[in-house]
Amino acid sequence: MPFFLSTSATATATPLCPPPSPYPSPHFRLPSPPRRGLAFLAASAPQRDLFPTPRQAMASLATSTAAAAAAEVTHLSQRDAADIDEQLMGPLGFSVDQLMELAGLSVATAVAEVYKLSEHTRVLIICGPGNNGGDGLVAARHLYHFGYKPFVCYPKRTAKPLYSGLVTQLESLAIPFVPVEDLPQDLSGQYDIVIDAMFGFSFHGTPRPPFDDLIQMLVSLSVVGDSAKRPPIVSVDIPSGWHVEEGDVSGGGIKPDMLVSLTAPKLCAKKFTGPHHFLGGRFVPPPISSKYGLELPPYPGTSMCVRIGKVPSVDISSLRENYISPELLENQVMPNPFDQFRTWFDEAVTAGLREPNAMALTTVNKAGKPSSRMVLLKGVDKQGFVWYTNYGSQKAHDLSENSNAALLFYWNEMNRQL
Ligand SMILES: NC(=O)C1=CN([C@@H]2O[C@H](COP(=O)(O)OP(=O)(O)OC[C@H]3O[C@@H](n4cnc5c(N)ncnc54)[C@H](OP(=O)(O)O)[C@@H]3O)[C@@H](O)[C@H]2O)[C@@H](O)CC1
Ligand SMILES: [K+]
Repeated sequence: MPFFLSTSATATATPLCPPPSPYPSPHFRLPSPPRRGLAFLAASAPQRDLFPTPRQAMASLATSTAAAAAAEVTHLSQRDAADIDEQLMGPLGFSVDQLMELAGLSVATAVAEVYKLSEHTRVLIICGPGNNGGDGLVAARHLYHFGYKPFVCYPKRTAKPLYSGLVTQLESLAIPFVPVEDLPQDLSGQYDIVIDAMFGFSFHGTPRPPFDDLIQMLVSLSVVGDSAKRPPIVSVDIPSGWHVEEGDVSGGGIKPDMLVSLTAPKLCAKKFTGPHHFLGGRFVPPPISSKYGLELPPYPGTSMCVRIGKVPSVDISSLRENYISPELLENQVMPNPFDQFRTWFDEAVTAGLREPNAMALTTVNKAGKPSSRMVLLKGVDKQGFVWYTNYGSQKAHDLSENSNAALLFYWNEMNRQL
């Protein structure tokens, strides 16, 4: 049955058409809306529920998470990682530029997924001389376009057109290149994230200058007790200085908070104990997967990265968002809340928000027990707001017993609710 929201403080719901059901045609009335609020509802004609039940949704989420965690993920030896690299860029027809672009984009998207821009703006990317460093240069560019403020430390530049091109691209964005000697000994005060793109799967031996000191800088950063007071460290493919297969052999190496494995995790990733392990490099073709028997988690939707393993439990009290929208003053809103709704709704649609017509509907049964559920708005006009439910649903029962109800639209990306 479609339900209306009425503009009038004493609105009585009118069915859109006579209800073809044994249930009575409900009339609903809501209390007067607050000046800038929109509050009202009413009802008629049967329809299916548009959202899965919370139980169904939870079950499906739990299944996919458990499946990803349960599946054995392949870890590559150094030899296999190099072989795969050669095959991709040989018989399989890829160029290094292409793979590096996708790898760096994966790193940037994984970083953005975990470390929100509102909390972490300044990103230091430390780049090494090889392709791992190239991934860092690409990630810096994408992070810039995502709104972050990258700084690049690139002490051993490689004189190849691929790398000089990446440097030129960053310079055209006015991204600062910071000489090693200008880095503060304690990086905490100046950066909100540090990306370690020094060495990847071709690392061998012990780090040579200046990377030995840079790695020590990250080691001292990672031993600061309170992780909330220091920038997180994100390692690209391998925590630099770790043995590619054995991991942090001495125990005195970098302890990254996040590892973004590329193509497939290397053996050392089994020793990674940080909270965020992601896989990136969404370009592995079936000939590689089957030849190396790769078991990798599927990438969700169009994402360039996927989390490996469990999602860490979060301290709910620490979750916060810095709202940066300008304040909303009484004289900036329209006198008619429905006009205001229409303006904001159109803006939400234009901004490309996902399901801007999703709204929380709260009904109350005759015993006074409230119940909320997400439903989809199907229309709005001078008479009110319309959505559908069926006559047997809990919402219909509640509304037939108690005409009080409330609607809430929440457009997070626009910092608006109504
Ligand atoms: N499909 C894929 O596989 C893809 C891979 N991609 C990325 O490529 C990465 C592998 O890149 P890579 O082979 O260029 O090696 P990498 O680890 O960056 O370093 C080599 C440089 O480090 C140097 N170096 C070594 N040891 C050192 C030491 N102890 N101390 C000092 N320097 C040392 C070494 O110098 P050398 O010892 O040879 O003189 C050389 O200059 C991989 O991990 C991933 O991030 C993506 O871009 C795309 C898809
Ligand atoms: K690295």
